[in-house]
Amino acid sequence: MTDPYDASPPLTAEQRAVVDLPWDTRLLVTAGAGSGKTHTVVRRLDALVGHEDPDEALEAGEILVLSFSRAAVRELRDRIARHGDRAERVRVQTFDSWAYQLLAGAYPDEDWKTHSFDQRIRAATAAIEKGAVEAGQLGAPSHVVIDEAQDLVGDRRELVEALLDRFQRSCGFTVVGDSAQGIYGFQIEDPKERAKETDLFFTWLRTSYDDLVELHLTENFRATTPEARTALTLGPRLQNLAVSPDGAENAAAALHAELRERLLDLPDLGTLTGDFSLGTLKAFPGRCAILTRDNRQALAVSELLHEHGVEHRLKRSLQDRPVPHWVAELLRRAESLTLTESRFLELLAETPLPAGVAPERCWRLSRAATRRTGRGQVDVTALGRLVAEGRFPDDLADPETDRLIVSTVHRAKGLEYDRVLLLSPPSLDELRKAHESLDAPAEARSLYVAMTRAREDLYHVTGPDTSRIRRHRPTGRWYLGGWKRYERYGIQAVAGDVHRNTPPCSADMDAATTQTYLLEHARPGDAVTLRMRHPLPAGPEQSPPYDLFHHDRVVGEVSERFRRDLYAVEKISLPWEITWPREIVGLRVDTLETVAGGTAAGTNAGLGGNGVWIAPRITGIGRYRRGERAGEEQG
Ligand SMILES: Nc1ncnc2c1ncn2[C@@H]1O[C@H](COP(=O)(O)OP(=O)(O)OP(=O)(O)O)[C@@H](O)[C@H]1O
Repeated sequence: MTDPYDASPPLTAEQRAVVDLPWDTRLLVTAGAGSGKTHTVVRRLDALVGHEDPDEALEAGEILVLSFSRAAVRELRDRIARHGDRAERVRVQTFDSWAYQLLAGAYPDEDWKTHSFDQRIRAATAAIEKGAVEAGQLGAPSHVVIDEAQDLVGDRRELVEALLDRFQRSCGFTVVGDSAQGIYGFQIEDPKERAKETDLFFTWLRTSYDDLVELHLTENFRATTPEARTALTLGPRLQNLAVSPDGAENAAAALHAELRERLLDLPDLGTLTGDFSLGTLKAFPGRCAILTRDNRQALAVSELLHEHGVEHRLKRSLQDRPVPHWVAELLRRAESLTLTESRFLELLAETPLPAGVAPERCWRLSRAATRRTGRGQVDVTALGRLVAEGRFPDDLADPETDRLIVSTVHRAKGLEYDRVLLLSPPSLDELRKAHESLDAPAEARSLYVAMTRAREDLYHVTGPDTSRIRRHRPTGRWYLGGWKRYERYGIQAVAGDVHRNTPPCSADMDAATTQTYLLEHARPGDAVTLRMRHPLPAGPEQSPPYDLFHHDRVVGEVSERFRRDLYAVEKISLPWEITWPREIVGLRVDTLETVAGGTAAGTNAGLGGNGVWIAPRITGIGRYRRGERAGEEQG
């Protein structure tokens, strides 16, 4: 008989002890970076579903895995596919999408789309307490799994506590985490409250469950070189920060200094745009990440790399959840209300797909997501409804296969790369000069997370000057400023900046031709330009409309939100007369996504009645051109 785990790393005795515990165990696994926590979770899921004793085995539907981001869900799904085929049908969801699904089932008359993420999490916590989980379609879970539990703070922590409390008699759990990697404390605004949140969930588990089993994983498997192991020995001290005898602040400052010193002792690649750095970035065949402390740096690095022709992807915010473009194309061409497997696969075979998208997997997961469909079919309308209601399954997101990514440390949590380049970190004293309130333990943990993402190479590199990239607090956007307070030279593009209510089209291309053009010609990373259509504002407190150009084709227009934000960023003061930029250049295609607008709009545009179509999502920081001559007012 062939071993199903032949291609999977063998479990160590410590990992096996975690995997083999019965389903009703309440288990906390703490471990350092790269110790195989996620790997062990995957194998545990497989063991829970595939237990030899049928009385001990759980149905896949009885297990609920909650995670932080789509990327993490996707990562877990990929690993399940590689190392644990029996767990294929286990539900793996982000906290947000699980909460949304729970609320949509319990209170179908409320429009949950209009509530913020945090409001939905709080509403879901209240719904759990009122019995919505057991009353829902999927019923009460028998086992809950949570990875990266160190980042469970505030509202999400309370949601999980409510869930475990509710089913304390009937539900086992596997909670996995590493206190040294807690970097999401900033979600709690009040610094005092934030300090209290450190390890609060772990403490809650330890005090709430007399029968809690606590296991540790001590070996590191990720780092294969001394460089990649640089930070590891400091993990235990970081884990104990909350209980440091000389106070967390002082201990964290010392740890940050030590981590920084060790990093700066490693090979220095010089400046990012030096020949050596660019050469290695272009030639390296493995997966590489450039990690930055904040978004400002990530935007600047991405812009520089584009200028130097280095292909890469700027990593999205963890809550960004674009629906893959193949969904719109599938629905547009379906020609019937249901699709059989062969028709589904035939249509996908005719659609250009990003690398790593496996059509059979899309079929399987689409069927699972549109559960009420008849045997062997996918209900096209139900799939469209999932997009319209913002409930498209997390695990159907496109895989992130890019060779080079630029990401903040926060967005790279839980991930690993063959090579990591870290922007040379400033000292805490230098950071204090630039930031009013600085959270030293969070800075130390963040540096530790960054330094432990590498499998082989870890370098530091001098980052670009970011002094002109400023935050516009009311809108949350980054913009390019100048020496004078009123100077504005560019603005950041974010998800939702391309109009979605009607399908993109123009005088030159109708909606159907634009869809085909996008599919055949627009690729992630392509440069796009926003060009003012006319100088009249589209409404009060809005900019004029801008069309989105890909080469010389119009492929969309900006959304009302973009126009409002551009107005807000440009309106320096009440009497200020705005000179609108004629063009905004240097933005990029992030991805092609499926968006939902009105069904009438889709039908009128000849795209069928599903109300979904493809639109480009744009990213990056765009530069204004105000004058007639190209290059004028580049700042
Ligand atoms: N027993 C093992 N033998 C060999 N390799 C292993 C073993 N367990 C895990 N690995 C490998 O080690 C790497 C790190 O594992 P994993 O990502 O699960 O760690 P983690 O503890 O979740 O990491 P982190 O907390 O730093 O994100 C992976 O490439 C995984 O395949």
